[in-house]
Amino acid sequence: MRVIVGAAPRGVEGARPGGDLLCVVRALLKKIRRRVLVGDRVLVGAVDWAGGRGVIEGVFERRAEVADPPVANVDRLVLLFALDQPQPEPATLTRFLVDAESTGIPFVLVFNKVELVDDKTISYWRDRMKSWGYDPLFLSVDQKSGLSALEETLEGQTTVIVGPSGVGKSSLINALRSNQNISEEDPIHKLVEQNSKWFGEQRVGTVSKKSGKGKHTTRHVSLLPIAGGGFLADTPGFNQPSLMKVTKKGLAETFPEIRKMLAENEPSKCLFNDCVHLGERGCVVKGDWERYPYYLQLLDEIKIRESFQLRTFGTKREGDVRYKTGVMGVKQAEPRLQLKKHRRVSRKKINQSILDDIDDELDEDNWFDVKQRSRKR
Ligand SMILES: Nc1nc2c(ncn2[C@@H]2O[C@H](COP(=O)(O)OP(=O)(O)OP(=O)(O)O)[C@@H](O)[C@H]2O)c(=O)[nH]1
Ligand SMILES: [Zn+2]
Repeated sequence: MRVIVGAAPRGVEGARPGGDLLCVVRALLKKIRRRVLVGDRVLVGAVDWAGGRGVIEGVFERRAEVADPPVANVDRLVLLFALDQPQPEPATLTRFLVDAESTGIPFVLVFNKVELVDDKTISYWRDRMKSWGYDPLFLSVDQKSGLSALEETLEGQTTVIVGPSGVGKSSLINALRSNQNISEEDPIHKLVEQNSKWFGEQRVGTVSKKSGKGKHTTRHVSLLPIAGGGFLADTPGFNQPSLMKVTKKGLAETFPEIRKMLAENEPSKCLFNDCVHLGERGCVVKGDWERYPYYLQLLDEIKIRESFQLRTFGTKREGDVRYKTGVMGVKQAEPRLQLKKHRRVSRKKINQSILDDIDDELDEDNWFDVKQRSRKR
């Protein structure tokens, strides 16, 4: 993995912040299944500054993590849709919004291809999104209009772009990166730019075409430096929201409309504490809003999934590892030593074999990468 150097010892030849090191991951980390993701802040040891090599020895605590593409410490999601080709579908929009809300990562809703529609259509969607509780940006990647407002919101952040197929995610990534004018006051970015020819090698535009729908496919992700000192994942994210993080109870929280109704009715909340807001007597959530049918539909879907998980795995939660904080605040995962008796063996086996598969693929991948790169050197 390429590691950008944040802090380096003084007075050592070749050691400077902003440079990069080609690192392997310490075997122990793999053994305890502590995966290192792009975007992770890591502790590097055994550094050969002159040769630009090192070993990743620890991973600092993650703030947030996106599974598709696998990126750690994501500050913002861009939820990209198009006003035409393809037209926005309220049901799809809702799925993406719910999924984004459930990550807890702040996001900005963006509509692309504004030049394909008239002003009336733009204000129609602006008003409609407002009634859902959102304030979207409108732009055209093709015409290069409206990009600067988006760039401002992404400054200094690590961003992942998600959205359905064909809305212009790869085009937007290209526009944001080719548009970069790395600021003078940001030495790390300047150095990264100067040092790293590898930023030019990313296969933006081709990778997303392969993104597996439902199937696990390994993808390479890199973070590209963007204007204002942020980073952008070079691979667009999920184009089919899984809603895996949304629980029956948590679903209501992902709808701004419901949040508003609950807030306005404080302190007279729903009669029952665990109300899922089906409009029974004593529920403060009424049915007179546009997306209520979608809420009910998603609630059904999640109920079915939860009861399936309960039947298959015996639990809805993951918990095979615990974390302890070690050297320099590095959070270390270790397997729980005593597996609870009541846990079904089958579930553990299932998890293990999935992880093994992923690790095998990652290993092959990393190996290939290192070979490729060292050949180029
Ligand atoms: N008219 C118009 N077309 C655009 C605009 N931005 C992108 N496109 C076109 O939309 C099509 C899809 O763009 P991509 O960037 O591949 O979209 P994507 O979201 O990455 O699509 P997937 O790879 O399928 O997920 C391409 O033909 C682009 O040229 C725009 O602002 N206006
Ligand atoms: Zn209720």
